[in-house]
Amino acid sequence: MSATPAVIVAIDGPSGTGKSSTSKAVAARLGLSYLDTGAQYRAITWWMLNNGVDTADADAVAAAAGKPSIVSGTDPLSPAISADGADASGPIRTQEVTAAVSAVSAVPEVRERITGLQRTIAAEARGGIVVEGRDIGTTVLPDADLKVFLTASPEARAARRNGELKTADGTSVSDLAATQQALTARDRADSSRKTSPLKKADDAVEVDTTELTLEQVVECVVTLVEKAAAGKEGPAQDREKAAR
Ligand SMILES: Nc1ncnc2c1ncn2[C@@H]1O[C@H](COP(=O)(O)OP(=O)(O)OP(=O)(O)O)[C@@H](O)[C@H]1O
Ligand SMILES: Nc1ccn([C@H]2C[C@H](O)[C@@H](COP(=O)(O)O)O2)c(=O)n1
Repeated sequence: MSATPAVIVAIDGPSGTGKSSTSKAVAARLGLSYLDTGAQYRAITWWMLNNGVDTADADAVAAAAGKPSIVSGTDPLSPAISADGADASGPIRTQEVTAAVSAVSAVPEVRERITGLQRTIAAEARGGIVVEGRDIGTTVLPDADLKVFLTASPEARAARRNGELKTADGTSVSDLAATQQALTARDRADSSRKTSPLKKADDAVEVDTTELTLEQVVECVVTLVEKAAAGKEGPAQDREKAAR
């Protein structure tokens, strides 16, 4: 049996602040499961685009919300996501999905469906889990053992995103101003929707990653998780430690 109590960690924040990279690395370091909730919203959006649902029509999206089966893997070393059995991990990162996902994820029927899946996955992760998204600390898992809210300046986030898009000769393919504009437009949509908007939970620890390397952010969050885990230790863990 593990000596570290199972912890539930919620990592939220706007796009490009490093939620996925940090969450995967922290989960892998500490032997926790990992859930990318943005990938779930992207997968249902991809399914709708492929199945003739007009993603700008909230009624059509609501009517289709219960139809696809969305299955997420929880291994931080090989994150997986499928929609109706089809591997969605590549196609969910296309521009077409990115442009439509904020509208789809604002529909209450979609949120209810995906939030249910997220809570089930977290409850089944017996060894603990890192769940990243926009509303994990506020709505999905309000009793999480640790809530972290990552931020970074729009300039830093756009530069990080641009760094991901390279041509074969290594030059950047998209213009920085356009990337920053797209990021801030998505933040605005995600923060202003009525149901479960992007928001820092009152009891979340805010980490500004603008001037930090990814390794520094991971180190910082690992320390926070270890403190939260130590705070959860009870008599059973004390007895186990004493016996060692
Ligand atoms: N502290 C950092 N310093 C520099 N680059 C970083 C840092 N954190 C993450 N990155 C890089 O920034 C890019 C975006 O990171 P990541 O995908 O983890 O962000 P995110 O918050 O999950 O974004 P989204 O919500 O859009 O999925 C990646 O290329 C990642 O390697
Ligand atoms: N908990 C979440 C996670 C994601 N979303 C929506 C809003 C995002 O723009 C979109 C894609 O997320 P990303 O992959 O960029 O992290 O999904 C949400 O509403 N709630």
